[in-house]
Amino acid sequence: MKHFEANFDGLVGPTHNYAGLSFGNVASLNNAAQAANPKAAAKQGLQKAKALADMGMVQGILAPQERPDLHTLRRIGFSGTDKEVLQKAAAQAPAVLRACCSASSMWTANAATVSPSADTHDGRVHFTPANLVDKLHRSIEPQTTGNILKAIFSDSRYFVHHQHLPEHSSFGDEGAANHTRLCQEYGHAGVEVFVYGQEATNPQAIRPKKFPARQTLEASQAIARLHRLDEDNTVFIQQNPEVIDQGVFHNDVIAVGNRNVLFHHEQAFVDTKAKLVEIRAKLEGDIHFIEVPTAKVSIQDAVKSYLFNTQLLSMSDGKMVIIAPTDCAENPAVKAYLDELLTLDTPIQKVEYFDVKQSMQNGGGPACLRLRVAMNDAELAAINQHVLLDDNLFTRLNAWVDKHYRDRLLPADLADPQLLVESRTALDELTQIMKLGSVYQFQR
Ligand SMILES: N=C(N)NCCC[C@H](NC(=O)CCC(=O)O)C(=O)O
Repeated sequence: MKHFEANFDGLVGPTHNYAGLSFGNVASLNNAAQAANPKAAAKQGLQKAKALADMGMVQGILAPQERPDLHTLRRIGFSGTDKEVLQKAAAQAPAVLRACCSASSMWTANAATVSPSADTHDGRVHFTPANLVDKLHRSIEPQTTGNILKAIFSDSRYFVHHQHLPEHSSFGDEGAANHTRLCQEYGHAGVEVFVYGQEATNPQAIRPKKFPARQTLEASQAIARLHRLDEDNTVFIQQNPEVIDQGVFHNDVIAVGNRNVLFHHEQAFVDTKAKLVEIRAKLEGDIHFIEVPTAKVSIQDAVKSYLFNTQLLSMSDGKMVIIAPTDCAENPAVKAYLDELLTLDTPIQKVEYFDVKQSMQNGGGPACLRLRVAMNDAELAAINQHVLLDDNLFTRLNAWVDKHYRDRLLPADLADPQLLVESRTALDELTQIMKLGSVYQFQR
């Protein structure tokens, strides 16, 4: 039986725009109200995903969510025809309308936390959609995320789906963006590392002063319980609150792991030394901690370039490749670091750069765009095969984007009823292409 890591990338939806919705995410705030190009955004994402498929990785695609989210607008009291709902929301609650139009489900690292069957007591793959309660525009994602995941990983012999955690700040959960699995081989039991921003129920605990800590210890512990992990294969680490205050709003902006490598910034964690010792004790065998010093890459450069929001992947020869945004190549300090890294004696032997600037301008790098699922052959055979990216799906999705997407979108365009029609037409067709069934509210 073969074991491997599959990556499921979020397809950028037709309403991709820059609305400045994410306080604490520097790029989102800096690019607010710029013109976005949804067509280019979707194609950049597909290009990256296809390149990975061509490298021999198992690569899937997750459908975008229904936006504008008329269901939420009606739930908060806007009524009438769809057009009237949009017009009233634009006039009376423009910020809420913007939140209900975000294409943020593209960042599937925040879709869910996934524990592979090798780690769980019942030998099944466990999924918990993230509740994303810290941001209004993201808090409306989990229900549909769960529907989409269930439509793909439907076989209950292999897959277990949990409800998202209670919708309260004590259980703020941002999914796999704060979760890394380390292991020797994908099929061996690994150590699941949960990085949290704050301990919500302990007023004495340290926390950031300026920006929100979106992930709580309480949420991470709940996920570990639900996924039936135990103490021997979990480690909980607090993210350094000082870096959250400098724009590191998720752990995947400051650290990334794959198999027996943890690539992280010197300032990423609280209590780093003791936590790395704990990981070493729980994960038997060889382990590489690649720590990037501030003297070589400042926090500011890490946040700007997204050096750590890279995908660290194992190639068929067992060596590792970093999938980086072109922003890393454009940042002299980061480029120099990556060039040097390739000369060192570590499993990382290659860096590939991809232009995902449309997503980057909202604070989403290559690693934000994907949800990792470590699987085996039998599990892969049990999923909906129509979401796996091959030449045929790539061609069909590009043609679908060309047919339905705009190449310019401003926040002011979000109330345009025609955009709603375009989005629904596109998504309806997509569910047929990917054989998803009726996952959207407007189809029910
Ligand atoms: N690091 C990971 N895993 N994900 C990145 C998510 C970016 C996303 N940006 C936004 O939601 C901006 C939307 C806007 O401003 O229009 C967020 O902050 O939640």
